[in-house]
Amino acid sequence: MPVSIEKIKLRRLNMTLKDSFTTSFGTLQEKDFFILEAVDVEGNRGFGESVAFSSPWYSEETVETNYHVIKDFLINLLRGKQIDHPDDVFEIFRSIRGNNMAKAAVEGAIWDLYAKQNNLSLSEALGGTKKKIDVGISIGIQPSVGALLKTVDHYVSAGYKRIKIKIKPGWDYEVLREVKLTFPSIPIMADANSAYTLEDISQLQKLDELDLLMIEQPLAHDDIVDHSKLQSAMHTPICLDESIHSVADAKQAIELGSCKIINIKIGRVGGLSESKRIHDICQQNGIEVWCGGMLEAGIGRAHNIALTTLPQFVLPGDTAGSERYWKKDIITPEVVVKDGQISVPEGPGIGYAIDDDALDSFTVHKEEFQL
Ligand SMILES: O=C(O)CCC(=O)c1ccccc1C(=O)O
Ligand SMILES: [Mg+2]
Repeated sequence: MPVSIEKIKLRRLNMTLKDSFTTSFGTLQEKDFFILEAVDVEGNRGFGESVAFSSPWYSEETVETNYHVIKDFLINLLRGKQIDHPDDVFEIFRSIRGNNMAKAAVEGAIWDLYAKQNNLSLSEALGGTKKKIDVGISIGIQPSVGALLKTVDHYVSAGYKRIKIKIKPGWDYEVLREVKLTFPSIPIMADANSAYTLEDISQLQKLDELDLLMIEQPLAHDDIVDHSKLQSAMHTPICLDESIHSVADAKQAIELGSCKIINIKIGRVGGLSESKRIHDICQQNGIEVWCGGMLEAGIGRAHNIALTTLPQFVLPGDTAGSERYWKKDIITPEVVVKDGQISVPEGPGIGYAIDDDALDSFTVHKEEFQL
């Protein structure tokens, strides 16, 4: 049976992070983003979340470009199309270049609706098998090493399975060394968000002393070639984040030896279908994967959890519990981490109910599109 969609609802939300989050690019405190809802005549509701930020620092997409692309292109492309399976959506959107986060938000709502119409959990619909997933935490750049150690201590005590530290030139080797000395048994990794170039190679090679689990995206956001040079000059596994937008990018990175690990983010690669294909290519080539995060609210978080149940997600992801980000999340129950794991919900679709009062309270704009 085709996925029947009667209308698409779009909401713009504004939520405030409990703690600001600082990367090599700047500080985030507010999240302005879209929730897409695909509704059928029976009243099933499928939800997707767009992960673009307000400014184009992580990728070229923004909340405003999402709005334009979803409203003026993606929804129109769905009209009059038969969708036999959510995998068809990627093909339907193929005539639009890029704008992967906008595409993923709409596709995600259709995946959730499809799973609900077929009484499957989103994990089952994707072919996932795990009942529990391992999770780590990503810690932003802190005002001092003391503050960082205190934050790390908090999350190690809470049971998170690995700690990711954001780094930038001047906040790297010495800082990571302190963390390593203070917490010798917890796996530690670093994420540079493209803050280095090959000219920094000796500073990056010094990190090999620290036995890090990996270094994420040290070089340019659009680079695959220089990462290959760097990987051959250092032992620490390189993990690519920003550089991988598609199966084609993943294939090139694998062929060039640009990384040993890939962080899959649903939004960055244009949806769950492409995420699955990247997962499969990595599995065939012995590349380990884990699920990245974009400081999502509950709906995006639930999608990440479902994806992580696929077998090649062998490393803990960045999908932390709701309370790490929000005073109140938009799903119920909220995402809870216990002993560094999240129990995968078994109900239909994303498996979490929407807290409609919370959703309304964060909504700043609503629109509906009849299909
Ligand atoms: O906790 C999370 O959701 C992940 C945090 C994180 O590292 C991140 C947050 C925003 C944008 C990019 C990144 C990243 O992985 O590079
Ligand atoms: Mg990253």
